[in-house]
Amino acid sequence: MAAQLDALGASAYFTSPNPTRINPTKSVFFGTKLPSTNSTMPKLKSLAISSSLHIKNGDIEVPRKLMDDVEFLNSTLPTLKSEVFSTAGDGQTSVEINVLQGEMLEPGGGFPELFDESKIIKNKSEEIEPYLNGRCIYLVGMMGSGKTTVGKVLAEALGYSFCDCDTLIEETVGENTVAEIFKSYGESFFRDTETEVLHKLSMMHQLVVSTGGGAVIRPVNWRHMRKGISVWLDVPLEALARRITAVGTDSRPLLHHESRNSYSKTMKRLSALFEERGEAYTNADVRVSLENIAAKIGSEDVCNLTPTVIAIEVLLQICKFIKK
Ligand SMILES: Nc1ncnc2c1ncn2[C@@H]1O[C@H](COP(=O)(O)OP(=O)(O)O)[C@@H](O)[C@H]1O
Ligand SMILES: O=C(O)C1=C[C@@H](OP(=O)(O)O)[C@@H](O)[C@H](O)C1
Repeated sequence: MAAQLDALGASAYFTSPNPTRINPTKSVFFGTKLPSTNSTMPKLKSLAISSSLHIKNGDIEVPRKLMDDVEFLNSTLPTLKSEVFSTAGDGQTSVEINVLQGEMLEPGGGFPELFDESKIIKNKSEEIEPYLNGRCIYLVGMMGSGKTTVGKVLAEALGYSFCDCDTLIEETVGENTVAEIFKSYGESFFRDTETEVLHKLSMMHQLVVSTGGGAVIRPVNWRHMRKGISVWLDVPLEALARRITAVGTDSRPLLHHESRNSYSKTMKRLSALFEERGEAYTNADVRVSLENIAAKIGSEDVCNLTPTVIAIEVLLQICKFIKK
């Protein structure tokens, strides 16, 4: 099903490659300037333009937030139909107007239909990779925030190696699991080994590193992570508790409990930990908020966000950080 879309613009000013795919749930406008009076304007909810376009605000305010949406929307915008109308026939100076008709979202969000995730992540990685100069990317965030899952996707896209700190700690200590290390040697021994591992990693290049949720609490760890770019995966606690309840708490000693009502216990424990650590996460160079991604692409639940969509946002935010 398709929806009529308010989208027009002067094609002469389109940048290459032209945007050819439009999201019908958002009105999209392409062009060099926003006309101050236009019947489509009251319906205009979102803007997809390319960065090289010159925007004259006229009567229309273009909030910064909207501008931030641009890169994402511009990447892949499904369009059912595109037609160009020209005023040349009327003997006027030629102005071409593009009217685009978008495709409807699949029920439940339909990211794969709307965004060609694999293409976007490939393009974005290729664009960013030269600017990284081999710097490692450190993913920080609470337990269950997706550091490992998203980290693997990111590493693959960038042609980097993926490293999991917990695994390296297990290898260093010679114990099978983090839970066993906590049990046999205690948390402070675990933290010392974590720092040792981060120190070693800080001398390496082209790695995406999934750190443990508590790595942010020691300032010395930040000194190591500053050698690369740190990214905080900011996930609502409810989503973390749901994910962790689904897989169980056996591998996460700080959350482990033998309770049947594991969601509420996990939620309580996560809230207490976040209370202690929330501020430390803000030390990261870049914050990737799942709530912001969901709002950006019109998804109601952060649980619908695929690891690739999150990895794309990581790349976008790193790009902004590098350009600063
Ligand atoms: N975007 C996602 N969508 C659905 N499930 C996810 C997503 N990211 C992570 N998960 C799941 O949540 C759990 C915790 O993820 P993980 O990557 O191990 O987190 P972390 O390394 O931060 O502790 C895993 O079971 C994983 O499959
Ligand atoms: O938050 C924490 O203090 C911890 C998080 C765990 O890693 P994940 O964040 O990968 O679960 C692991 O390092 C250890 O259980 C301690």
